[in-house]
Amino acid sequence: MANKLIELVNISKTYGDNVVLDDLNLYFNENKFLTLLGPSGCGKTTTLRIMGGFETPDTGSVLFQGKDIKSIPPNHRPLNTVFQKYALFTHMTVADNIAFGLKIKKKSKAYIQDKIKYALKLVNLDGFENRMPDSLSGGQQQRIAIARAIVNEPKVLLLDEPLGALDLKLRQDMQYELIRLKNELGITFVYVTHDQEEALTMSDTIVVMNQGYIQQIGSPEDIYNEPENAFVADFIGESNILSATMVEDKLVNILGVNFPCVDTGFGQNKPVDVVIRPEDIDFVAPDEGQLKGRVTSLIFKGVHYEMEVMANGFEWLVHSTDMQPVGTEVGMKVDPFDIQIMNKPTSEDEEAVKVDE
Ligand SMILES: Nc1ncnc2c1ncn2[C@@H]1O[C@H](COP(=O)(O)OP(=O)(O)OP(=O)(O)O)[C@@H](O)[C@H]1O
Repeated sequence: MANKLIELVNISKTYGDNVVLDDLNLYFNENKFLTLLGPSGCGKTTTLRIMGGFETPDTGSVLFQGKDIKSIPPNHRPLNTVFQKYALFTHMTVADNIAFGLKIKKKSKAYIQDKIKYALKLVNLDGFENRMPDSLSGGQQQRIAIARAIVNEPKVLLLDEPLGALDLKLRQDMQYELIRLKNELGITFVYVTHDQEEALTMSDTIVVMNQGYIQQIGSPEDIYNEPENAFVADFIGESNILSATMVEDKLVNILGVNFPCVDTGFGQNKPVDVVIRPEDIDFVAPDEGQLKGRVTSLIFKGVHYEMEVMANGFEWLVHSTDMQPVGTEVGMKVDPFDIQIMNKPTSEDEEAVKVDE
């Protein structure tokens, strides 16, 4: 098994009465693209700042390759942080910005020149040495901020919503750029975002957080296809989330209709939550469906149509290329593999899994 690169053990952090992190435990291995994902205020940035050494936890420890790094200041940790606001020195050239940390470390001129060249090439900005930050676009400035972090050869790059200030198209370009960089450098990226699409696109592993708790850790596919609770299902992608009853293994009753499913081990006649993704509902003839309903809204989304269908007292969200006009009577079917069963949160969990509106 690979070594644990970073381990957060029993981390708690409170500001006044506000418990921001409550006994958080998390570890990850080398060469991962790990994303902390969650709604605003859930504690992502605090977690990142604790790793970077900019914040001290009230309890718990941060281990790097098994060693406690609590007493190591940020600039001596094997981690470098790139913040949302690029924080470039505006009175310095691009080259001087990148060289800043290396000069403090008293590296030789030749070494620094080499590193500047190497870093600018990596971020696709060869030849930008003598430009001033003000003359660069937002995306270029963010690349320089990344170049400045990279030249320190960190084992881990901590990125706090680094693309947050960029417009959509540029953000998408930079997402691919960051994945390429991570693969070329072979280092670990820890990335903070509240944007679920960004997390799904970029990550090897996603840590979904809410109100200071980790809700689920997994690959993008796991998190999307097998959310562990209603919060994760709702936060990641669009879903139909319903209360239901697990009749027995592989059979769940949703709104009075028995649906075959593949899950077992939830007991008999037990309340559960179910999630069905909108793209997993198929239209069939009205009398051939597991559900029969009427289309109440229709929006063209480019690749598919988004429709709402009222059936058994619930407004079902359906994504399909099979366009059904408003008012049409339709039948709907769901493959057993596409019904995801989740334990209902206990009353203790309830607060933690509540979605922030
Ligand atoms: N220095 C501080 N003093 C007081 N409260 C703070 C401080 N830093 C963070 N908080 C509070 O801690 C909570 C978590 O903040 P944090 O920045 O970690 O959340 P986040 O998930 O990164 O949110 P966002 O996406 O909005 O940045 C928030 O309620 C925030 O107001």
